[in-house]
Amino acid sequence: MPVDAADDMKKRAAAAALAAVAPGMRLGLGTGSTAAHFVALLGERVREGLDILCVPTSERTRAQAEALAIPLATLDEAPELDLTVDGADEFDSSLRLVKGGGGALLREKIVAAASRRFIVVADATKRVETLGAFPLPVEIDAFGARATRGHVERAAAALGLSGEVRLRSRPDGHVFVTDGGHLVLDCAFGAIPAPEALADRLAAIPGVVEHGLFLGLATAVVVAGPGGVESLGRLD
Ligand SMILES: O=C(CO)[C@H](O)[C@H](O)COP(=O)(O)O
Repeated sequence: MPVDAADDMKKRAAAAALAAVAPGMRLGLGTGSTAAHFVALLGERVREGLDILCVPTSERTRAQAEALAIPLATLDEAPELDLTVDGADEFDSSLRLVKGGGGALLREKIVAAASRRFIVVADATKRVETLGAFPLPVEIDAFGARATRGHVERAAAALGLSGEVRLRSRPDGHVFVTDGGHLVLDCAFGAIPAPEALADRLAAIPGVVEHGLFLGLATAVVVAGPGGVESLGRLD
């Protein structure tokens, strides 16, 4: 799909999710190009007088929201959120997600877990039968990164998964560092038939800070495709 067409669908999904926002809400703001469309549209509503308080999931989103004069708080100031709207790298029919392509998975998961509702906005290319076509991001501590990578590979192998586990780097060649000061392993395991089992094994590895499997968190996915916008799950 051409980039412009995909971006237009991201924008349409973001616009549809705006219907779930009500005055007085405390909102989590996701990270990535789809979430950025939502933040831009939200900024227009705030300029028109919408009263909300938002918690960003990354420094990138914080900067965008600040530039739009969207009222912001930290998660410590607003520890219980009504709704979070965020993008995803993949989703399946059970609303299970792979996230972290933008490297914000840790804060995204913390904010999603603090939200009563979590709506994912996505274009139709993100829909998969089985998670894993997108390399799974795993955020790790820099200390002992090689040892942790070995544990990740063995945890995957125990479930019959293999594939390249690559330390993420920036376009300039320097190692990618998350907002929390950690590193990211991109794990090209291919299809992950048992995401819950992999999530349990990854979470048990010392040195793994968080992984990009978001299971049981999304309450709805708003997906825009060539035929229009549809919702999976409950928007209310
Ligand atoms: O998880 C994320 C960032 O950590 C993003 O939501 C995910 O990468 C999707 O990004 P985009 O909307 O740009 O396709």
